[in-house]
Amino acid sequence: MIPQVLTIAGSDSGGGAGIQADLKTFQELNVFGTSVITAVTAQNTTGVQAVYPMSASAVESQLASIGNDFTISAVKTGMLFDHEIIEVVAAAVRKYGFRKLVVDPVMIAKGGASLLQEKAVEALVQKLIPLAKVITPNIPEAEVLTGESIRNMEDRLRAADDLLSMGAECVILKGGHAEESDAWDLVVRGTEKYVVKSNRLHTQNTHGTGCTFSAALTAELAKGKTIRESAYLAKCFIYQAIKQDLHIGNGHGPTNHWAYQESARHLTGGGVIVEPVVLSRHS
Ligand SMILES: Nc1ncnc2c1ncn2[C@@H]1O[C@H](COP(=O)(O)OP(=O)(O)O)[C@@H](O)[C@H]1O
Ligand SMILES: Cc1ncc(COP(=O)(O)OP(=O)(O)O)c(N)n1
Repeated sequence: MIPQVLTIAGSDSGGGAGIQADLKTFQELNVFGTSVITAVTAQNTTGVQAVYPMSASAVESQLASIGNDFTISAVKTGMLFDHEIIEVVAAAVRKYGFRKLVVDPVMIAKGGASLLQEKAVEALVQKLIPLAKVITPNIPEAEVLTGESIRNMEDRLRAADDLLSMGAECVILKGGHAEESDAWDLVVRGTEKYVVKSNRLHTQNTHGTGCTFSAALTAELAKGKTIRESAYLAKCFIYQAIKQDLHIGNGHGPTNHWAYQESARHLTGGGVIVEPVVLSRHS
């Protein structure tokens, strides 16, 4: 049976991030995508012009439609906007027995627009993160969640341990916002620690990288891959999506969701490697 997956996220009218990025990624990775919309954003490559959150009951009723019918193999969350939506989502994860939950703690869009109310961070930490198989913060999100600034590899390792203590099985601390010449993501699961890395690509067309990465991770987990395999494949997917950029719009353009199918699939990783954490190399 084809794996069925669910994204619980906001709509990006520009098609590069949110629900649209997730469904495109699911399609490319051969899983059947369903969606629960938490907010509608008026958004394009130059930024977010407006945010229209859904009511918690509208989210609850979409979750019931999915939970009562589909056999969901993995779920991801993106933009959740407020604490009421987070509470409804956490209750549904329990009620419908959604397994393999990937929490992408989306907070702020690249242009600076807030996609999560400040007072909802507590609900994310208390209610949703403890249910997660994997959480995928970027560096600024990890700083908000832990209350610590992150400047080097030691900070990242400490932040990942703090995040793990919130109850998720695994943390993937993404490195897109760092300044190293490589773009690498730190994966920590219990005592297992490694980095998944590629060279850093120089392009402004990186809108929706986090959504696309976490959707690819969710798709691979749904197919029964391990976290390590899924992190590697998701990184291969996003690497090609950034590398073969599309030049759409006038600002930060979307990534190319076709790219991986078109070429990288036939390469071994296309330049992505997994290696152990070595402080002197990654500090
Ligand atoms: N310029 C880049 N070159 C290569 N990979 C990148 C680049 N920017 C981001 N990535 C990768 O894209 C994924 C999303 O990372 P990040 O940009 O940190 O997330 P977010 O979109 O949530 O801010 C990660 O796997 C990261 O390593
Ligand atoms: C509706 C919606 N959800 C999430 C985001 C943020 O997506 P992300 O992948 O973190 O990409 P950037 O916004 O950083 O480009 C969004 N913008 N809209």
